[in-house]
Amino acid sequence: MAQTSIIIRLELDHAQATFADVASAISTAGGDITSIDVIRPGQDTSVRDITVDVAESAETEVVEALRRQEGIKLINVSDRTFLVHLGGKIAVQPNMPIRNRDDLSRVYTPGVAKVCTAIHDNPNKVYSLTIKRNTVAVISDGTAVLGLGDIGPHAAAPVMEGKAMLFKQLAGVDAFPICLDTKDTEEIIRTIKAISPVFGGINLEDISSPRCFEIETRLADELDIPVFHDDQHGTAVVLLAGLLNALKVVGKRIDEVRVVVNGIGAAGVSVCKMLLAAGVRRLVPVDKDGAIVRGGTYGLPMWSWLAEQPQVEATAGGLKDVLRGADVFIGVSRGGLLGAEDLQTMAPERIVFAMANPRPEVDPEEALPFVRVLGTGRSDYPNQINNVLAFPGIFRGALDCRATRINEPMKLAAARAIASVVSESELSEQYIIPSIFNEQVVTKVRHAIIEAAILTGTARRTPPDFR
Ligand SMILES: NC(=O)C1=CN([C@@H]2O[C@H](COP(=O)(O)OP(=O)(O)OC[C@H]3O[C@@H](n4cnc5c(N)ncnc54)[C@H](O)[C@@H]3O)[C@@H](O)[C@H]2O)C=CC1
Ligand SMILES: CC(=O)C(=O)O
Ligand SMILES: [Mg+2]
Repeated sequence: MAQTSIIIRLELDHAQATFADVASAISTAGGDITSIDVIRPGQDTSVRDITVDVAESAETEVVEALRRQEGIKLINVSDRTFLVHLGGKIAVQPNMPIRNRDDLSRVYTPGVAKVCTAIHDNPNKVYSLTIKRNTVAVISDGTAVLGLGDIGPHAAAPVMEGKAMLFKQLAGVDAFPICLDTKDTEEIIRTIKAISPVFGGINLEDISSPRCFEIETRLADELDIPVFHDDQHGTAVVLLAGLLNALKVVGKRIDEVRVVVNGIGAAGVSVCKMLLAAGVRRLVPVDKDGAIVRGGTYGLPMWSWLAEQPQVEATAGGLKDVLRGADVFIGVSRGGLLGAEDLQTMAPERIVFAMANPRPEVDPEEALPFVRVLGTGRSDYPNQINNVLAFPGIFRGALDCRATRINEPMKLAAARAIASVVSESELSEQYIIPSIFNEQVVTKVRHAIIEAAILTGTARRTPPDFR
């Protein structure tokens, strides 16, 4: 159940109510008091901030229970999630103070002109003399934000700011949130190309399919900096990391298992490609109208591509039909599609990654007794498959070696690096994927990305620790 934390500022009239009344009202309504701050003490009345943890569904009940109490006046109720967003979550900071005219004339005009000329004479110097070497643009058009859908560019901004925070905290990358007020593929491509000179990489985020495929492919081909659609490839990289470890837990090989992927959109297409690159030989992609089969004809180019792959099965059927006998189920579609009875038709020692957010394809509580390994996109169950494990280290590595693109071998290397953070002795059904706070994740992913970039010829620079 999703929890939230609220801060309630209230005034207590001591003649009519005690703090025990407050505590009892909150706890009866389902809230847990986690802290109390006295804002204004007093003989007759006092003002306090009460922080309460509560299930999202019971938030109104807690507030209403207090409102009903004699002697308690509610002054304000603030949600802590909203509080951390006040004024935005990131800022730009100068690397040095401008203390006097001398400093000013160096960081700005006239001194800066010399630097501009040097870059004009040798464009490569943009990497050493500007922020380009450490910057990533996190760009969305707001059309597929988390599981919320097309909520527009303004509403997408908090997610992009959040990604920028994660880039900085986890990998030291300076990322800028950019939300575009257009859904037009050509205009998005043109705009991103036009703003690209100052960036070392482009992280596309929450752009709906199938437009996301063309936008990414065109930009990757037309720009000389890496372009990465996080929802496609970040998800696929982390999923593969989880699958590699889950297969060790159940003692099966990747080239033997039969894998059903449900939802062949942005995430699903990339997941299928990664699975094929990693050696899966029996793949069943499924979308709303059933399995995408070998030899079939489809309107979407990515589906047609899948239908040409020899590893894709030729047998048609709905999800429940093709799930029979599968070793692995991967859901990147929508919530509530399967029940325990469906999972029981799978092969023994089954692996289920139900990743639709916020509601997985199968209720985790219902699934747990019937699967050997369960993964979801959520943080309230073990084995959270989330792209935040991938993008910080991937871009850290790509920026450090000035990679021109992020290719399949680099993504595969990143997946193996994430998987390797969980040692053989730590590996279990409950622990197939490391935590995002595990510092080894970014270090190992960065290393793997640079190594693969050098090997595949996309690196334009060898970082000092690789010489
Ligand atoms: N855990 C994670 O890190 C991530 C999870 N996701 C989740 O995966 C889901 C899909 O995300 P995207 O690929 O970005 O969306 P998308 O809209 O590009 O693709 C969804 C696909 O699922 C298909 N679909 C819908 N209902 C279906 C059904 N009943 N059976 C089979 N297919 C069905 C759609 O036709 C579409 O092709 C969302 O719930 C999203 O929250 C996405 C990215 C990362
Ligand atoms: C995790 C993420 O990027 C998404 O759900 O869109
Ligand atoms: Mg996303």
